[in-house]
Amino acid sequence: MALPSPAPLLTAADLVVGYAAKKTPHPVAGPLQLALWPGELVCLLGPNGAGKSTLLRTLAGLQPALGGQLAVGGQSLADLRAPERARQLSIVLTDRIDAGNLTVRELVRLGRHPHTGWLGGLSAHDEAQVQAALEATGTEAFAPRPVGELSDGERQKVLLARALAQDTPVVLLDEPTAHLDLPNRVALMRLLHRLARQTGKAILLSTHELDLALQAADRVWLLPATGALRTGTPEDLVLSGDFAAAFVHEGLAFDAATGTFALHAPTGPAVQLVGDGAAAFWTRRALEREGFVPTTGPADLRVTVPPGSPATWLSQAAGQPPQTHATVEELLRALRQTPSGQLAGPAANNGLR
Ligand SMILES: Nc1ncnc2c1ncn2[C@@H]1O[C@H](COP(=O)(O)OP(=O)(O)OP(=O)(O)O)[C@@H](O)[C@H]1O
Repeated sequence: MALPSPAPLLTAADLVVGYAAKKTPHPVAGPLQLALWPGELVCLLGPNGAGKSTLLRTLAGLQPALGGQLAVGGQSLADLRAPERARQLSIVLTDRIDAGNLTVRELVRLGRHPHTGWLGGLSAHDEAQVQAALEATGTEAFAPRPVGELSDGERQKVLLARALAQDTPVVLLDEPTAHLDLPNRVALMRLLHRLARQTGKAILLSTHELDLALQAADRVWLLPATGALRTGTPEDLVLSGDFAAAFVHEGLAFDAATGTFALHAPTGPAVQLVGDGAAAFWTRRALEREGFVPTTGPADLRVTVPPGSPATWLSQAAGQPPQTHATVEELLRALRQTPSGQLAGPAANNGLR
């Protein structure tokens, strides 16, 4: 017998988000058909100004929709009173907060208030939720410190802890990785993915970390500057070309084969690159930066990265004996001195945009 499919935690039908000035609506995005399902991490991606923050604020009921219907937990968002809404969804925005003299633990405790009421004391269960949120976000170490003394990245993690302590089925996060260093960004995405899986929450976050989002998201909501929002697994959106189309920018091309945006335009002489593994990968990057076009087919220049550690490199220009190099730096120096290499150099490097 097939298991009953779960109901979505949040749905939007024909949702139009935007602003109204002097009663004239200025739509930013829509009409949107959206659903957030239990247990999924969804990344909202799109270029600057596409409307990601506007959409998140609208989903949280912080600004009115210009049109359409929005439901959370099966109930129209417009019909929910503030405390009930705060039990259904939490949101962390990018705005700076004024936490007065509150300590980190006190701020995270505020996340429990939708469950207790403003005058209600925290039960042992509430305190356990606060503690779990502090531990999950790695903020327990500075729990006694005033929030005002924290770095931007520390404060960002504390606000996430408050949202987690709120323990809502839907969690909305606007650029939660913005102030974090790379290891913390990776750790945060991993934490959110695990949380979604383990707790059945639906977590929707906006981010400009395209690479991380493509790795971590169960689904992507792709909001282009113009045109319709697309949803799907990251892989489907990359393979369909929708991802590249959403971020098309003055000739900057998304390479679906490597999942990266090309920093260097391929303009210089070809180099046959033989080898695989990490050394070959980083050799390719160095060759591209230098203005060469690495290929697998034959070319006047050949670079071989034999297997083994530490890495060594062999280079050979047509009609010349091979040379051995101990570092990428030595390899590049030798390549620059070949007739083809003279063509690469700074001129071809103008491809760097
Ligand atoms: N309070 C406001 N009143 C009117 N227009 C606004 C307001 N806030 C934002 N906008 C406009 O709405 C559009 C979408 O802005 P929004 O901040 O939602 O984009 P975003 O995708 O989150 O951008 P970014 O990636 O740069 O953060 C932009 O054109 C912006 O100028």
